[in-house]
Amino acid sequence: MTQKDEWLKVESLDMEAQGVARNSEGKVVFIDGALPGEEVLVEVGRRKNQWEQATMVAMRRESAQRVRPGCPHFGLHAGACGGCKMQHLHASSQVAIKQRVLEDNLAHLGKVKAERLLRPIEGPAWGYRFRARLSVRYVAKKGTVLVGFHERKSRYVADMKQCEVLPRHVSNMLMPLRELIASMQQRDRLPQIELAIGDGITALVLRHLEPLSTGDAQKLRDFATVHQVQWWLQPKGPDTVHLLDDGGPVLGYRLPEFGVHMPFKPTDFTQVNHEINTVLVGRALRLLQAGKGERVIDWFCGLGNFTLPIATMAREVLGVEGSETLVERSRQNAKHNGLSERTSFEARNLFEITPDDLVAFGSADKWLVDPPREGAFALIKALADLRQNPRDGWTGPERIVYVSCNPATLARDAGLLVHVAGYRCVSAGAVNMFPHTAHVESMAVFERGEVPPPRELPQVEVSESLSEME
Ligand SMILES: C[S@@+](CC[C@H](N)C(=O)[O-])C[C@H]1O[C@@H](n2cnc3c(N)ncnc32)[C@H](O)[C@@H]1O
Ligand code: SF4
Repeated sequence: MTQKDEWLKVESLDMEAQGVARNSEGKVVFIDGALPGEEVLVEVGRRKNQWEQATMVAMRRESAQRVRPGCPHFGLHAGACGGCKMQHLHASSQVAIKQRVLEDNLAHLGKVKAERLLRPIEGPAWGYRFRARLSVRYVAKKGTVLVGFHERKSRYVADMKQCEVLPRHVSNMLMPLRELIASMQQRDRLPQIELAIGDGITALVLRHLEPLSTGDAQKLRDFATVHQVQWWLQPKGPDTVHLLDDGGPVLGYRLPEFGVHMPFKPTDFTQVNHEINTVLVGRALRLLQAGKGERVIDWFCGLGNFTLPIATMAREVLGVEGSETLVERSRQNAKHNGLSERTSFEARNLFEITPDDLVAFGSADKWLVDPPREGAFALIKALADLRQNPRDGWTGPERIVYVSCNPATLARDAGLLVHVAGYRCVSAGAVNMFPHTAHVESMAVFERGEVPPPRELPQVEVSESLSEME
């Protein structure tokens, strides 16, 4: 390890919440735990041609935005929990930074500037995580069990006794869960507990590598009675998830603004932060402006989180999604809410969609697009192609609301929409779905405009851009 001491002024924060500074040679230095505006003495660890990785050893000027972390497991030290990266920064500054990351990505990767910035969507900074995947490890040497997130930059499970981003009742359950697993016969064959909270129900999915003994199953039941949880078991892949005991209340969440109730299975994709999701769906629908006579397509529709609210306003909505299981769930959910007549759903791999496929799906007045981290490149490329080479009877949507969990892929797709497909980026804004993490959720609105002269698709290597940021 090479070492070098130098006082540096931190200029910005990167996606991993590391302070970014330049040293006396003009090289970029990433500094763990340092905040913009701070002056810190660093010790250089990794040294590359373009950048250096350093740790902070002293500080002579502290940022006014620095706050005391709310969780004792947060930190830079070995063994600290890796679940949060920004607890040392005031929550409102975290949002401002995420908004800036969105704007920078749009500008640099997409060469796009939104005409208007949307006010960021914010919610409670603590107790917001309604879904979580907790690793379970039986530490034979110590005879103890750990249940929690991974340690920072490590595959070890953090010794978490509480967790401030989980709802209080789940945080309080962490130690009892450790005791429960430690008491079970199969304790070294239980690698994971997945948490999914619905309205009034806390579901826990126990992954077990061997069949559970009668005694172990009874221990789960006793725990459920005391802690008011619903146990699900997962013996193999996600399709094998089932209730420990049939009956009991149905896991689901409500979107009261639209009078919609969404039952789900604990391993289905659902948004992590229910409060933000409620606001997000409301805002997306207001921005979409779906009219009574309109047809809408909801791409990457999941279990119908946007599709069903849209169906309460539009003439017709088509939801398209890659997972057959989720397509089936969204059909059931449409039926459950009396919206079957206005909705239809189709399973399709949208990473392979072509212009012909798009024509076959038919024209729609509006699109909602909510892809995974990889973005919606094939879909937007097919749209751009059809805008450049029009087909009789098919028109692109007049308005697109794009909800994104990765600003780099949003920016790449926005570049295509604006510079090739002839859309205007009328607004964009960050959504703080995951406070204290570096995760940037956002939304952007596009309106159909003039098709620009034919041109090559811009070559944006998002994988590289992603790795730069990660
Ligand atoms: C960010 S989630 C959005 C789900 C839904 N809109 C919601 O709000 O709950 C992205 C969705 O894309 C789906 N997906 C992932 N890869 C896909 C693909 N290649 N083709 C189609 N859908 C895919 C996932 O199953 C997931 O439901
Ligand atoms: S994920 Fe939970 S335990 Fe880990 S640092 Fe964040 S609040 Fe603390």
